[in-house]
Amino acid sequence: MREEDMEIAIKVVVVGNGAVGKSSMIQRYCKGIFTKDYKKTIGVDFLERQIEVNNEDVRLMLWDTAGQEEFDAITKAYYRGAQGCVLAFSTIDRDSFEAIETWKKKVEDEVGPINMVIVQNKIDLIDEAVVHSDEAEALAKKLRLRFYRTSVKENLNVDEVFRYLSEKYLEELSMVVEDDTQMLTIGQGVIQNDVKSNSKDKSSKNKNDKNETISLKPHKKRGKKLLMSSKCDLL
Ligand SMILES: Nc1nc2c(ncn2[C@@H]2O[C@H](COP(=O)(O)OP(=O)(O)OP(=O)(O)O)[C@@H](O)[C@H]2O)c(=O)[nH]1
Repeated sequence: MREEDMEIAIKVVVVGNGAVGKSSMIQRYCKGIFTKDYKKTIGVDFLERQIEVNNEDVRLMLWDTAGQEEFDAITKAYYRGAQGCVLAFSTIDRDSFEAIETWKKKVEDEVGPINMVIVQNKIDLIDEAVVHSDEAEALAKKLRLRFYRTSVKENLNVDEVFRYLSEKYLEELSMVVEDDTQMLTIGQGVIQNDVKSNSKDKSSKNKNDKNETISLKPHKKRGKKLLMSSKCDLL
């Protein structure tokens, strides 16, 4: 396989109460569009986008999960294999803010500790805010997570959220002992040598796809022997 065919794939799940803007965020990021209509997500949905981070091609697979509890049994199966998580709440929905810790736990119960970020969406509606900025910052501090305020509508800070999660993951990856012949697990993801990607298809949709194993291809530049991340296990 040629070096330019290599890529890193990262699975990110976006969770949070209903109507906080999860689907809108993923659509904005992957398709560059925003719609005012609210269409409740049933179960899970999936979009992807390729970006470049620190000269590495990264394929971000963004999993949109339903916010309603009735779908919990379905959605939690899709958390598996995630290396990143967006915990989203809405500026105008107090309950969604108070549910953040519960969402964190739901994801961690399935995948263990992974990189997470708290996102306060709909910041364009700040005049109607029901969550004080100090409260949100205090929660992020308590949970020791990076905190972003976004407006999917105004396209504010959305790219930054996903870039941050990608960079965090690459940081971990750079500490992995690399050996072209072996497989390594990172968090729940797997590095393997048979990644097949369609680089032309930058935004594909795959409803109900149980893509639980994430294929990662290390970049040659990282060298042969680097430090092992504490999250990595040799298979
Ligand atoms: N004003 C404003 N509205 C937004 C923003 N983001 C999303 N919305 C609107 O909020 C509503 C809900 O957005 P969705 O993206 O469907 O919410 P969701 O979190 O995916 O909802 P579930 O599928 O029920 O879990 C829609 O009407 C969006 O247009 C934002 O940044 N500002």
